[in-house]
Amino acid sequence: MTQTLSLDNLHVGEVGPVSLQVGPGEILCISGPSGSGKSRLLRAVADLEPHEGRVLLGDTPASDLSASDWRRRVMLIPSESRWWHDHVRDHCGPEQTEDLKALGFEPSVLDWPVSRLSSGEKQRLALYRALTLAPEALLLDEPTANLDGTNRDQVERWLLERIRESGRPTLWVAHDPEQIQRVASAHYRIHGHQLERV
Ligand SMILES: Nc1ncnc2c1ncn2[C@@H]1O[C@H](COP(=O)(O)OP(=O)(O)OP(=O)(O)O)[C@@H](O)[C@H]1O
Repeated sequence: MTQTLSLDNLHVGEVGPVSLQVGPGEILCISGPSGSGKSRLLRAVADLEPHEGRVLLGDTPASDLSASDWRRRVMLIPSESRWWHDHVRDHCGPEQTEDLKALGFEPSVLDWPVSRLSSGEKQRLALYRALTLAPEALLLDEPTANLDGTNRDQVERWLLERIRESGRPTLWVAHDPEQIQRVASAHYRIHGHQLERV
């Protein structure tokens, strides 16, 4: 199911009002100085941060669902992922061998203990994990921040393909202007307390 993600008069901390829509398969990039409120904004969309205003997926406001149902549909992938089970497989939905390969892993990675993962491996597997859980919208907080150039390109291409083919509306926090140019359907920047279209 492909739906529009809408932010309606959202206020988070000192940032707002933010009203915008992300259509199916669109990637809306958010940039801004360190500490300007990008991560808090994503967390508010995931209903993990106190805020005013509304967030809707299609016609359904977040307030109509339990927090866990909303977060399963509108999934935040933070820049530093949390891992609460011992093994990678226990975190993931049904195995997607092609996706693992596209991200540079053999299927055996699913049997690895989380404790052996590097920060870049964690970041790539957090994206894999999220997509195996079939969310309807994605909130990506600097999804390639811990990756070298080759891995960044690989992950970026994979994300673009998956987002386009699945039609998931996506908010993507990014710093790199070249990456924004490559992936964004629209680009907004936090300037002072406002989110401005670039
Ligand atoms: N729960 C909170 N209550 C009050 N202030 C907070 C809270 N959480 C974060 N902040 C502050 O809000 C500001 C924005 O934080 P946020 O993590 O959203 O920044 P950011 O734009 O994502 O920065 P970076 O690019 O460095 O990751 C920071 O000054 C931070 O200290």
